[in-house]
Amino acid sequence: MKLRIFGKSSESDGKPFFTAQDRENIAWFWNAYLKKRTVWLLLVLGLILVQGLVYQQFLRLTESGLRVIFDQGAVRDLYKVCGLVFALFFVRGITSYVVPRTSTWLASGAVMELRRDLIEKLLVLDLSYFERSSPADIILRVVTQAQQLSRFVGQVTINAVRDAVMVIIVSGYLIYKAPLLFLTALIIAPVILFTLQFVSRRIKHVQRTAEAALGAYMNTLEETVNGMRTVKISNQEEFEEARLQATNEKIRSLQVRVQAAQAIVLPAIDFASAFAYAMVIGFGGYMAISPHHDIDGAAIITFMLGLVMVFDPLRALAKFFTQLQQQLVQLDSVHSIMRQEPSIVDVPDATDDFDAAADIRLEKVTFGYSADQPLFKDLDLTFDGGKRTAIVGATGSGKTTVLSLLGRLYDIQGGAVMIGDHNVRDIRIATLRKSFSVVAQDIVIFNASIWENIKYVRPQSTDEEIWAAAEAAEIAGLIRDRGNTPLGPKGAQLSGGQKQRIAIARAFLRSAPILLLDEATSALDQRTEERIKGALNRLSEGKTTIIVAHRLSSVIDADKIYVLDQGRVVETGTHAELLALGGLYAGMYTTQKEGYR
Ligand SMILES: Nc1ncnc2c1ncn2[C@@H]1O[C@H](COP(=O)(O)OP(=O)(O)OP(=O)(O)O)[C@@H](O)[C@H]1O
Repeated sequence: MKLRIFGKSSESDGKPFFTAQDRENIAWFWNAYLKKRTVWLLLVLGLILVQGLVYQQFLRLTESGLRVIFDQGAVRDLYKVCGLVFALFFVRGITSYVVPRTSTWLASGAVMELRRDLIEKLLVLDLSYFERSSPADIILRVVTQAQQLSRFVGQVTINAVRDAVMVIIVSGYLIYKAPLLFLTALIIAPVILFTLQFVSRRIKHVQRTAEAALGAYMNTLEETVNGMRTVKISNQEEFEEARLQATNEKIRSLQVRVQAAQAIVLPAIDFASAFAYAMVIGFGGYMAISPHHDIDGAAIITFMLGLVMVFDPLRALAKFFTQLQQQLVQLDSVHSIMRQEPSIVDVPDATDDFDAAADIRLEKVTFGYSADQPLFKDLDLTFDGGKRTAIVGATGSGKTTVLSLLGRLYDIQGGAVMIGDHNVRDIRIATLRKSFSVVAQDIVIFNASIWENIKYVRPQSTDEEIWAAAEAAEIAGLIRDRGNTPLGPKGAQLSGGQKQRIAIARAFLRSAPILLLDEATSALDQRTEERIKGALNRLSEGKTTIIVAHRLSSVIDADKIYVLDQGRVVETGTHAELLALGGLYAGMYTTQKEGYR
């Protein structure tokens, strides 16, 4: 869609300065982060008022000084005026130091809390949220936009309050001194209002698109950097460069458009104020000359000076207003994370008391990642407590999904997942998940040492326990070789099999009553697999173990094997029974065996 700044745009027309959503966002930010700092904010406001009064007093003293000069009064009075002006600006100097320091401290504190809340929120949101949102977009909100919010609240807004106070106080003084002249100067008010309204709608619209473009840019960059191996091997550097450059240019063009909209505000105000100055000089001069008005030259000069003191902050306020429109878009973006509600939460009377060693049953489970495409319909599965059950089947048949449902990574749409007598929905999520040790396909390795990576799943473990887990997973040798060297982002400096062994070591260390092995040994060479299988068998002893594997050699000794096909159980039995059945499993096994010959 082509964006227009100066032309009409259907999206931007007819919206007020502050939409209902803007008001809700501001109220949220105020209530959550600023209200508790009211006392400090009042202190800052008090200091700002002092600054405004300094200017008002400066005007008053200037007028007295000018009168001393014009009326050829006593020089002593002039010294007095000079002394007072100096004292006034000394006070202003002190407040000019204290105000920004205090306000930045307040705003950075508020935004630190905001970031903490954002992280807290992100950690409770459903997994499905992260499958919809790009990491770059989340980083943009939590890091960049939150930081800009801090600067905006701590510096830009405080300056705007100072400017507004100055405009009000000095205008009040000017009204008091010469109401008619002030009325003449007010002629510019409609021009300013019209200009502001004209640009604010456009700024919001373009800013929203600019934020989206920036998110897309970061996302593409993240994909390119993460996928550098694929980019290089497929010779796609030029394509990636073009893709990034296209978004880069779009961001630039949007920034120029925002600036273009902002840029018309200041000339409009300058033009209007020039008109006001001319009117005041003309009309004021006439009043000074005319015998019908008791206004003299000193009063006119002071009034003009006052007008300069009003117009300068007024310019700054108009600029602030355009920045505010940009910031409102970012505030909405940040608030939108806080508005997300997790659907997988503890029920009010969730229990910690359940038997994790009991049978696990899926009873008539209906589930789909999207409501209109159910993967499972009335699926029944039983994993006997303390026994080893395997799930096999073609890719995409739903094996990993079954494991995800046990720990409530997704909630089912019908039926029940039971552990013993307890529906998993009635168990406190943290307690439920503590009962699982998982070796999954998507192994998350942090940029820390192997040791730290293993310890992650049970930070309170002793060194002996970690060594024992590492020995069992055949990774202890690598720990000795690598020492404390970090493993690179996402464990980039490890082979697939080494990552898998870290995952297995974690399962040993955690040693929870339910063990989920999803392609746990698929990346290992056969000899290592054989050795680790022995250790895994010992680990799984007495635990409810569920094994998902394509390599059927890893499930031969399971107590029961389910064969899944497109979300349905098509065969059940032990390895021998399934072979005897001569169905899908037998076919898969024969094919694999032939493949090894
Ligand atoms: N997070 C998700 N969002 C949407 N669809 C998903 C998601 N995860 C899996 N799917 C889809 O659900 C189906 C089952 O996926 P699942 O990962 O459970 O299969 P699987 O049997 O474990 O496959 P594989 O053997 O390849 O690991 C697939 O069609 C897959 O595309």
